[in-house]
Amino acid sequence: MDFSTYTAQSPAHNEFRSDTFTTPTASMIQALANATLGDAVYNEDESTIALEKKVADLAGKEAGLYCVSGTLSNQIALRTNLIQPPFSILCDHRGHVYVHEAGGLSTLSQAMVQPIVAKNGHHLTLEDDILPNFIPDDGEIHGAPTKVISLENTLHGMIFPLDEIKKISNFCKKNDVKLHLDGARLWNASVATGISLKEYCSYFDSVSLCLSKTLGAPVGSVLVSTRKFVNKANHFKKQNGGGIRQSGLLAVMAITAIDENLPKLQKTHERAKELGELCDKNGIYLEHPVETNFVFIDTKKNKWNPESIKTLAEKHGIKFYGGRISFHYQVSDESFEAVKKFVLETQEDAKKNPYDGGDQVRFYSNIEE
Ligand SMILES: Cc1ncc(COP(=O)(O)O)c(C=O)c1O
Ligand SMILES: C[C@@H](O)[C@H](N)C(=O)O
Repeated sequence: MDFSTYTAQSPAHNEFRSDTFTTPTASMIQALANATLGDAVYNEDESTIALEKKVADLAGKEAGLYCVSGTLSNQIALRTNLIQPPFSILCDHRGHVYVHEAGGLSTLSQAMVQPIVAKNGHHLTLEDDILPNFIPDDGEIHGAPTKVISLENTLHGMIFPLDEIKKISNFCKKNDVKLHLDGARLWNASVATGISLKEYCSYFDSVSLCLSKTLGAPVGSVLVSTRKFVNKANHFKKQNGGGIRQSGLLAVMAITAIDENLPKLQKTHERAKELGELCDKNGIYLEHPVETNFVFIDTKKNKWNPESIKTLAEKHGIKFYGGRISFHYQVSDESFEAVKKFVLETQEDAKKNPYDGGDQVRFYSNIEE
């Protein structure tokens, strides 16, 4: 077999839109030769079972459930945590479960959502954000009691402090509230802090861990929790068309991704930090501190012109939209140098012809209407 597609430079070498663009490697393709071919809907695929166990063990949980996406994993987790409506889900207003999962909280869970603006601009705190908005299940029939709190770590690349997670977890346990973590990039938080996945996950009832982003697997996430929870979540997975037949092929690539790419995350953080420092040095405003693999440029405050962004990104041969610069392990050295030039030149352009236009560049601006 000609592996040149997979041994040549990744198509994602100049990709800064997201770490979701990472592509399979030759080793992932070679792993296919050893994939089992059982029907995973009947829980008969050994490779899938091995992946679910691997991730559950890393997370210190009883069981794992392989899902085709983080969206599915999050949404069935939140639904499984909810029992008797009326109920609310409290989350950060920037949370993926609220902003980017197509309203699933309202359709699958039929939950009222409490999207909270974190007063500190970084992460939700029990005192400042949760307690003032918490709706107790006390028989008062005007409200929809808060029955799940959904956190995200990392959120926009920012790390959720462990001390605050502990406080929120203790509050949830005392008040019959479930705690879910969208841990799409918990891998990055763990690498950056040295806190194990097991420690992080121990404070949550359910955790969704993505394999298809920062780790570079082509597809999927694993939802981890108790065996009873995972069995019920699997019911919702099937209900929503998430049953996968021969998922062993995907599972072996995901196992390879974990083994080979987890050690590469630190370098993505170092590059993001270097770019963040370059921005600081050149008076380029950032929306958030750089704590892992994302640099959020405040395009509005810097008055970056969307047309200049497009032109200069093309000039430097990089792919970028919105204000987020996403680092992943397949970014080439050349593209790293190019993105630094792109940022400096776009800033210079903004000084000459500042843009005071409307909203920031759309996140998915390249979708054909
Ligand atoms: C924080 C976060 N959670 C969940 C998801 C959903 O993952 P997927 O795109 O696989 O549905 C994403 C998407 O990349 C994400 O960034
Ligand atoms: C946009 C969002 O769905 C995707 N998870 C990303 O971070 O690129």
